[in-house]
Amino acid sequence: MSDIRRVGVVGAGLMGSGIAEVCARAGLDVVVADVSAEATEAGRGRIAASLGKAVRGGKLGTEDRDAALERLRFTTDLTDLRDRDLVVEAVAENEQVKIEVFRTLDAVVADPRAILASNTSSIPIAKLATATGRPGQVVGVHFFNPVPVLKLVELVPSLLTDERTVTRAEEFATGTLGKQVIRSQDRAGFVVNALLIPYLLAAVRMLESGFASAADIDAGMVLGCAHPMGPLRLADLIGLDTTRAIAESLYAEFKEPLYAPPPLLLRMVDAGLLGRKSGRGFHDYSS
Ligand SMILES: NC(=O)c1ccc[n+]([C@@H]2O[C@H](COP(=O)([O-])OP(=O)(O)OC[C@H]3O[C@@H](n4cnc5c(N)ncnc54)[C@H](O)[C@@H]3O)[C@@H](O)[C@H]2O)c1
Repeated sequence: MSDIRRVGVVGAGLMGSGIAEVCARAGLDVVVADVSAEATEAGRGRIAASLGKAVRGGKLGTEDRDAALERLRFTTDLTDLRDRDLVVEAVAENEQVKIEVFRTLDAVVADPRAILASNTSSIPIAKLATATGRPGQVVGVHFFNPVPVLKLVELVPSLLTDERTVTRAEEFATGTLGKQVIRSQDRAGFVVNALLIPYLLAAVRMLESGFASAADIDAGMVLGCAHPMGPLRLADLIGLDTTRAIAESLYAEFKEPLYAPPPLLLRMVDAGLLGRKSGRGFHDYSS
Protein backbone atom coordinates (compact mmCIF):
# COMPACT_ATOMS: atom_id res chain seq x y z
CA MET A 1 0.00 0.00 0.00
CA SER A 2 1.32 3.40 -0.95
CA ASP A 3 2.53 5.74 1.82
CA ILE A 4 1.68 8.80 -0.30
CA ARG A 5 -1.29 10.74 1.17
CA ARG A 6 -0.58 14.43 0.46
CA VAL A 7 -0.35 15.29 -3.23
CA GLY A 8 0.47 18.54 -5.01
CA VAL A 9 -0.33 19.26 -8.64
CA VAL A 10 1.34 22.16 -10.46
CA GLY A 11 -0.74 23.37 -13.41
CA ALA A 12 -4.55 23.37 -13.33
CA GLY A 13 -5.01 22.94 -17.09
CA LEU A 14 -6.50 19.95 -18.92
CA MET A 15 -4.13 17.41 -17.39
CA GLY A 16 -3.48 18.98 -13.99
CA SER A 17 -7.20 19.20 -13.26
CA GLY A 18 -7.68 15.56 -14.33
CA ILE A 19 -4.78 14.37 -12.17
CA ALA A 20 -6.07 16.40 -9.21
CA GLU A 21 -9.54 14.91 -9.69
CA VAL A 22 -8.42 11.26 -9.68
CA CYS A 23 -6.23 11.90 -6.61
CA ALA A 24 -9.13 13.53 -4.72
CA ARG A 25 -11.47 10.71 -5.73
CA ALA A 26 -8.90 8.24 -4.37
CA GLY A 27 -9.21 9.92 -0.94
CA LEU A 28 -5.98 11.93 -1.02
CA ASP A 29 -5.45 15.46 0.23
CA VAL A 30 -4.69 17.57 -2.88
CA VAL A 31 -3.27 21.07 -3.37
CA VAL A 32 -3.39 22.42 -6.94
CA ALA A 33 -1.15 25.35 -7.93
CA ASP A 34 -1.28 27.56 -11.02
CA VAL A 35 -0.02 31.00 -11.97
CA SER A 36 -3.21 33.01 -11.56
CA ALA A 37 -6.58 32.96 -9.81
CA GLU A 38 -8.24 32.75 -13.26
CA ALA A 39 -6.29 29.58 -14.01
CA THR A 40 -7.07 27.93 -10.65
CA GLU A 41 -10.75 28.89 -11.00
CA ALA A 42 -10.83 27.39 -14.51
CA GLY A 43 -9.27 24.21 -13.08
CA ARG A 44 -11.78 24.07 -10.23
CA GLY A 45 -14.61 24.51 -12.79
CA ARG A 46 -13.23 21.70 -14.98
CA ILE A 47 -13.02 19.32 -12.01
CA ALA A 48 -16.54 20.22 -10.81
CA ALA A 49 -17.91 19.64 -14.32
CA SER A 50 -16.13 16.30 -14.65
CA LEU A 51 -17.34 15.12 -11.21
CA GLY A 52 -20.87 16.25 -12.17
CA LYS A 53 -20.63 14.14 -15.32
CA ALA A 54 -19.52 11.11 -13.24
CA VAL A 55 -22.54 11.60 -10.94
CA ARG A 56 -24.95 11.87 -13.89
CA GLY A 57 -23.40 8.73 -15.41
CA GLY A 58 -24.03 6.79 -12.18
CA LYS A 59 -20.27 6.31 -11.56
CA LEU A 60 -20.08 8.50 -8.45
CA GLY A 61 -22.48 9.27 -5.58
CA THR A 62 -23.22 12.90 -4.63
CA GLU A 63 -21.63 12.38 -1.18
CA ASP A 64 -18.43 11.09 -2.78
CA ARG A 65 -18.45 14.05 -5.18
CA ASP A 66 -18.76 16.50 -2.29
CA ALA A 67 -16.02 14.69 -0.33
CA ALA A 68 -13.70 14.80 -3.35
CA LEU A 69 -14.29 18.55 -3.77
CA GLU A 70 -13.52 19.10 -0.07
CA ARG A 71 -10.16 17.35 -0.42
CA LEU A 72 -9.04 19.88 -3.07
CA ARG A 73 -7.40 23.22 -2.32
CA PHE A 74 -6.18 25.73 -4.92
CA THR A 75 -3.30 28.18 -4.68
CA THR A 76 -1.11 30.49 -6.75
CA ASP A 77 1.81 30.07 -4.31
CA LEU A 78 4.11 27.05 -4.78
CA THR A 79 5.27 27.30 -1.14
CA ASP A 80 1.84 25.84 -0.24
CA LEU A 81 3.26 22.52 -1.54
CA ARG A 82 5.83 22.41 1.31
CA ASP A 83 4.30 19.40 3.13
CA ARG A 84 3.53 17.22 0.09
CA ASP A 85 4.62 13.54 -0.25
CA LEU A 86 4.34 13.72 -4.04
CA VAL A 87 4.09 16.65 -6.44
CA VAL A 88 3.04 16.10 -10.06
CA GLU A 89 4.12 18.89 -12.41
CA ALA A 90 1.62 19.40 -15.27
CA VAL A 91 2.45 22.88 -16.58
CA ALA A 92 2.71 23.73 -20.29
CA GLU A 93 5.07 21.59 -22.40
CA ASN A 94 7.96 24.05 -22.27
CA GLU A 95 11.38 22.96 -21.04
CA GLN A 96 12.42 26.28 -19.50
CA VAL A 97 9.10 26.70 -17.66
CA LYS A 98 9.29 23.14 -16.31
CA ILE A 99 12.93 23.52 -15.22
CA GLU A 100 11.98 26.66 -13.30
CA VAL A 101 9.09 24.82 -11.60
CA PHE A 102 11.41 21.92 -10.59
CA ARG A 103 13.98 24.38 -9.17
CA THR A 104 11.26 25.97 -7.07
CA LEU A 105 9.81 22.62 -5.94
CA ASP A 106 13.29 21.48 -4.91
CA ALA A 107 13.62 24.58 -2.72
CA VAL A 108 10.10 24.33 -1.30
CA VAL A 109 9.15 20.67 -0.70
CA ALA A 110 10.43 19.82 2.79
CA ASP A 111 10.54 16.00 2.91
CA PRO A 112 13.74 14.79 1.16
CA ARG A 113 11.91 11.51 0.33
CA ALA A 114 9.08 13.34 -1.44
CA ILE A 115 8.70 12.42 -5.11
CA LEU A 116 8.85 15.19 -7.71
CA ALA A 117 7.07 13.80 -10.77
CA SER A 118 6.51 15.28 -14.21
CA ASN A 119 3.55 14.63 -16.50
CA THR A 120 5.63 15.82 -19.48
CA SER A 121 4.86 14.09 -22.78
CA SER A 122 8.27 14.53 -24.34
CA ILE A 123 10.84 16.47 -22.31
CA PRO A 124 13.69 14.29 -20.98
CA ILE A 125 13.21 13.55 -17.27
CA ALA A 126 16.99 13.77 -16.77
CA LYS A 127 16.87 17.49 -17.71
CA LEU A 128 14.21 18.16 -15.05
CA ALA A 129 16.04 15.97 -12.50
CA THR A 130 19.31 17.87 -12.86
CA ALA A 131 17.51 21.16 -12.16
CA THR A 132 17.08 19.81 -8.59
CA GLY A 133 19.43 18.76 -5.81
CA ARG A 134 17.53 15.46 -5.53
CA PRO A 135 17.61 13.80 -8.97
CA GLY A 136 16.97 10.38 -7.38
CA GLN A 137 13.49 11.57 -6.39
CA VAL A 138 12.49 12.83 -9.86
CA VAL A 139 10.52 10.54 -12.18
CA GLY A 140 8.15 10.80 -15.15
CA VAL A 141 4.56 9.81 -14.36
CA HIS A 142 2.71 10.36 -17.62
CA PHE A 143 -1.10 10.26 -17.48
CA PHE A 144 -3.45 10.23 -20.47
CA ASN A 145 -6.32 12.54 -21.37
CA PRO A 146 -9.04 12.36 -20.05
CA VAL A 147 -7.29 11.24 -16.85
CA PRO A 148 -10.42 9.96 -15.03
CA VAL A 149 -11.22 7.69 -18.01
CA LEU A 150 -7.94 6.40 -19.47
CA LYS A 151 -6.21 3.65 -17.49
CA LEU A 152 -2.65 4.07 -18.67
CA VAL A 153 0.27 5.67 -16.84
CA GLU A 154 3.75 5.61 -18.39
CA LEU A 155 6.42 5.44 -15.72
CA VAL A 156 9.69 6.98 -16.84
CA PRO A 157 12.77 6.80 -14.65
CA SER A 158 15.76 8.86 -15.75
CA LEU A 159 19.32 7.48 -15.53
CA LEU A 160 19.44 9.20 -12.12
CA THR A 161 16.13 8.02 -10.58
CA ASP A 162 16.41 5.80 -7.45
CA GLU A 163 14.75 2.38 -7.80
CA ARG A 164 12.85 3.11 -4.55
CA THR A 165 11.30 6.20 -6.19
CA VAL A 166 10.18 4.11 -9.17
CA THR A 167 8.64 1.47 -6.88
CA ARG A 168 6.82 4.07 -4.77
CA ALA A 169 5.50 5.88 -7.85
CA GLU A 170 4.32 2.57 -9.34
CA GLU A 171 2.56 1.54 -6.09
CA PHE A 172 0.87 4.93 -6.04
CA ALA A 173 -0.32 4.79 -9.67
CA THR A 174 -1.57 1.20 -9.47
CA GLY A 175 -2.57 0.68 -5.82
CA THR A 176 -3.95 4.14 -4.99
CA LEU A 177 -5.21 5.40 -8.34
CA GLY A 178 -6.04 2.02 -9.95
CA LYS A 179 -4.09 2.80 -13.12
CA GLN A 180 -2.15 0.36 -15.27
CA VAL A 181 1.55 1.12 -15.63
CA ILE A 182 3.97 0.56 -18.48
CA ARG A 183 7.63 1.50 -18.14
CA SER A 184 9.58 3.44 -20.72
CA GLN A 185 13.15 4.59 -21.00
CA ASP A 186 13.77 8.33 -20.81
CA ARG A 187 13.45 9.03 -24.54
CA ALA A 188 11.38 11.93 -25.94
CA GLY A 189 7.76 10.83 -26.39
CA PHE A 190 8.20 7.63 -24.32
CA VAL A 191 6.23 4.73 -25.83
CA VAL A 192 2.83 6.15 -26.73
CA ASN A 193 3.63 9.60 -28.12
CA ALA A 194 6.64 8.32 -30.08
CA LEU A 195 4.12 6.15 -31.96
CA LEU A 196 1.07 8.46 -31.89
CA ILE A 197 2.51 11.88 -32.85
CA PRO A 198 3.89 10.85 -36.30
CA TYR A 199 0.42 9.49 -37.09
CA LEU A 200 -1.29 12.76 -36.05
CA LEU A 201 1.26 14.81 -38.04
CA ALA A 202 0.67 12.60 -41.10
CA ALA A 203 -3.05 13.42 -40.87
CA VAL A 204 -2.26 17.16 -40.71
CA ARG A 205 0.00 16.83 -43.80
CA MET A 206 -2.78 14.93 -45.59
CA LEU A 207 -5.23 17.77 -44.87
CA GLU A 208 -2.65 20.44 -45.75
CA SER A 209 -1.93 18.91 -49.16
CA GLY A 210 -5.63 18.79 -50.06
CA PHE A 211 -5.61 14.99 -50.13
CA ALA A 212 -8.88 14.75 -48.13
CA SER A 213 -11.09 16.88 -45.86
CA ALA A 214 -10.74 16.89 -42.06
CA ALA A 215 -14.15 15.22 -41.73
CA ASP A 216 -13.21 12.46 -44.19
CA ILE A 217 -9.76 11.82 -42.66
CA ASP A 218 -11.37 11.39 -39.24
CA ALA A 219 -14.29 9.33 -40.55
CA GLY A 220 -11.80 7.09 -42.37
CA MET A 221 -9.97 6.10 -39.20
CA VAL A 222 -13.14 5.82 -37.07
CA LEU A 223 -15.13 3.73 -39.55
CA GLY A 224 -12.27 1.92 -41.22
CA CYS A 225 -10.04 1.12 -38.25
CA ALA A 226 -12.54 1.29 -35.34
CA HIS A 227 -10.56 4.07 -33.64
CA PRO A 228 -12.74 5.87 -31.07
CA MET A 229 -11.91 9.21 -32.74
CA GLY A 230 -10.05 10.37 -35.83
CA PRO A 231 -6.51 11.83 -35.73
CA LEU A 232 -7.51 15.48 -36.25
CA ARG A 233 -10.17 15.34 -33.56
CA LEU A 234 -7.63 13.67 -31.28
CA ALA A 235 -5.07 16.44 -31.97
CA ASP A 236 -7.82 18.96 -31.11
CA LEU A 237 -8.47 17.10 -27.85
CA ILE A 238 -4.77 16.99 -26.90
CA GLY A 239 -4.48 20.71 -27.77
CA LEU A 240 -2.67 21.87 -30.92
CA ASP A 241 -0.10 23.84 -28.87
CA THR A 242 0.70 20.70 -26.88
CA THR A 243 0.78 18.55 -30.05
CA ARG A 244 3.20 21.03 -31.65
CA ALA A 245 5.40 21.16 -28.53
CA ILE A 246 5.60 17.35 -28.33
CA ALA A 247 6.46 17.14 -32.04
CA GLU A 248 9.23 19.73 -31.57
CA SER A 249 10.72 17.76 -28.65
CA LEU A 250 10.59 14.52 -30.66
CA TYR A 251 12.20 16.22 -33.66
CA ALA A 252 14.91 17.76 -31.47
CA GLU A 253 15.67 14.32 -29.99
CA PHE A 254 15.59 12.05 -33.07
CA LYS A 255 16.05 14.48 -36.03
CA GLU A 256 13.59 12.40 -38.08
CA PRO A 257 11.41 14.34 -40.60
CA LEU A 258 8.33 12.35 -39.57
CA TYR A 259 8.40 14.20 -36.21
CA ALA A 260 8.69 17.71 -37.75
CA PRO A 261 5.49 19.74 -37.15
CA PRO A 262 3.94 20.69 -40.53
CA PRO A 263 3.44 24.42 -41.34
CA LEU A 264 -0.37 24.19 -41.01
CA LEU A 265 -0.02 23.04 -37.39
CA LEU A 266 2.49 25.85 -36.65
CA ARG A 267 0.20 28.50 -38.19
CA MET A 268 -2.89 27.26 -36.35
CA VAL A 269 -1.07 27.56 -33.02
CA ASP A 270 0.23 31.04 -34.03
CA ALA A 271 -3.39 31.99 -34.77
CA GLY A 272 -4.61 30.78 -31.36
CA LEU A 273 -6.58 27.90 -32.88
CA LEU A 274 -5.66 25.38 -30.19
CA GLY A 275 -8.44 22.81 -30.63
CA ARG A 276 -11.17 21.98 -28.17
CA LYS A 277 -9.78 24.19 -25.37
CA SER A 278 -9.97 27.36 -27.52
CA GLY A 279 -13.23 26.42 -29.29
CA ARG A 280 -11.70 25.85 -32.72
CA GLY A 281 -8.99 23.65 -34.22
CA PHE A 282 -9.40 21.26 -37.13
CA HIS A 283 -13.06 21.13 -36.06
CA ASP A 284 -15.37 23.74 -34.50
CA TYR A 285 -16.36 23.39 -30.81
CA SER A 286 -17.97 26.81 -30.32
CA SER A 287 -21.55 25.56 -29.94
N1 LIG B 1 -3.17 17.49 -23.36
C1 LIG B 1 -2.91 16.20 -23.33
O1 LIG B 1 -3.63 15.38 -23.96
C2 LIG B 1 -1.74 15.68 -22.53
C3 LIG B 1 -1.66 14.31 -22.24
C4 LIG B 1 -0.62 13.84 -21.44
C5 LIG B 1 0.34 14.73 -20.97
N2 LIG B 1 0.25 16.06 -21.28
C6 LIG B 1 1.28 16.96 -20.71
O2 LIG B 1 0.73 17.57 -19.56
C7 LIG B 1 1.29 18.87 -19.39
C8 LIG B 1 0.18 19.89 -19.30
O3 LIG B 1 -0.60 19.83 -20.48
P1 LIG B 1 -2.10 20.39 -20.53
O4 LIG B 1 -2.71 19.79 -21.73
O5 LIG B 1 -2.75 20.23 -19.19
O6 LIG B 1 -1.82 21.95 -20.80
P2 LIG B 1 -2.79 23.21 -20.50
O7 LIG B 1 -2.34 24.28 -21.43
O8 LIG B 1 -4.22 22.79 -20.52
O9 LIG B 1 -2.44 23.60 -18.99
C9 LIG B 1 -1.19 24.06 -18.56
C10 LIG B 1 -1.41 24.83 -17.27
O10 LIG B 1 -0.13 25.12 -16.70
C11 LIG B 1 -0.22 26.42 -16.14
N3 LIG B 1 1.15 26.94 -15.95
C12 LIG B 1 1.99 27.42 -16.89
N4 LIG B 1 3.16 27.80 -16.30
C13 LIG B 1 3.03 27.56 -14.97
C14 LIG B 1 3.87 27.73 -13.84
N5 LIG B 1 5.10 28.24 -13.98
N6 LIG B 1 3.40 27.37 -12.62
C15 LIG B 1 2.15 26.86 -12.48
N7 LIG B 1 1.30 26.66 -13.51
C16 LIG B 1 1.73 27.01 -14.74
C17 LIG B 1 -1.07 27.20 -17.13
O11 LIG B 1 -1.59 28.38 -16.53
C18 LIG B 1 -2.14 26.17 -17.47
O12 LIG B 1 -3.24 26.25 -16.57
C19 LIG B 1 2.24 19.08 -20.58
O13 LIG B 1 3.53 18.72 -20.18
C20 LIG B 1 1.71 18.10 -21.61
O14 LIG B 1 2.69 17.68 -22.53
C21 LIG B 1 -0.78 16.56 -22.02
